[in-house]
Amino acid sequence: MWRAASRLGAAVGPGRQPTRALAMSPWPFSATPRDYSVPNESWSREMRRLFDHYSCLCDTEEQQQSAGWCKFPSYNRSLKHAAGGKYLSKMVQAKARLFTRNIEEPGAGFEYAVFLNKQEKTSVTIFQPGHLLEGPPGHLHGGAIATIIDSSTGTLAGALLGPSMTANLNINYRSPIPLGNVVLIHCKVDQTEGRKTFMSCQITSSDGDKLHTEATGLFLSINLGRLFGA
Ligand SMILES: CCCCCCCC(=O)SCCNC(=O)CCNC(=O)[C@H](O)C(C)(C)COP(=O)(O)OP(=O)(O)OC[C@H]1O[C@@H](n2cnc3c(N)ncnc32)[C@H](O)[C@@H]1OP(=O)(O)O
Repeated sequence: MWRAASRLGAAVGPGRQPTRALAMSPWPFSATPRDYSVPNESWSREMRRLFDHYSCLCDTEEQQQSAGWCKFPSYNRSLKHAAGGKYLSKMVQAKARLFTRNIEEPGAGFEYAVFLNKQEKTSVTIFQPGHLLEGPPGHLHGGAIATIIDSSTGTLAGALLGPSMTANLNINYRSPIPLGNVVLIHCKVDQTEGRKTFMSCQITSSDGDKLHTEATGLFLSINLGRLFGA
């Protein structure tokens, strides 16, 4: 299934923006800030091709109905953009930023965009790892791989469940990921039991031919107030 999804369709032009980005955030904050998951000058041709491909699947209402894809926006901090509400007064650490969006230089860190298919309970992240994420020479750090897996599965969990946290993550590193190489992170929900959602995930090369990483994760839906000591 992963492979088929990555090979669908054709590119339609550089930097195409999906017209049907997900409108509703699972978090109780208004969000009109900069969306980091759009093409910038650091994106390779392959990254743009994949972005265009998945954006096309999000394009129209009809396609949404039949295919169910939408792009999930990505900000550098959810709380920063809170419009109000009971948690606003508890905002602390104003300088805090989302781990994956805190490197200013385009292309140096995590360049990625998450596309969700709510009907199928799946997601695909297109990911171009930058030079500041090095582990083994020329290759992606295992912790950075865990981070993008956690972010991808966490985004899918959040979109489906609302506020939730990673309780468990198991990762098998199968083959190293060269820095700069675009990879696909395919996530799916395997099972839901009450507050628990079990996910699995694979990282493959952009053509789907090479398996880099496999992971499973458990997410628990939470009462957001608990994070703030409520
Ligand atoms: C937009 C960007 C998206 C980024 C997403 C990133 C997501 C993250 O990284 S979150 C940060 C990392 N995660 C954390 O820090 C979580 C720390 N842990 C916790 O806060 C808590 O342990 C938490 C919330 C996971 C669970 O606590 P709590 O809600 O009290 O649940 P608890 O009552 O202990 O357990 C509920 C059920 O889950 C099971 N469970 C809990 N933890 C685990 C675990 N690690 N493994 C297996 N089962 C577990 C329990 O056994 C229990 O099962 P059952 O109901 O069958 O008896």
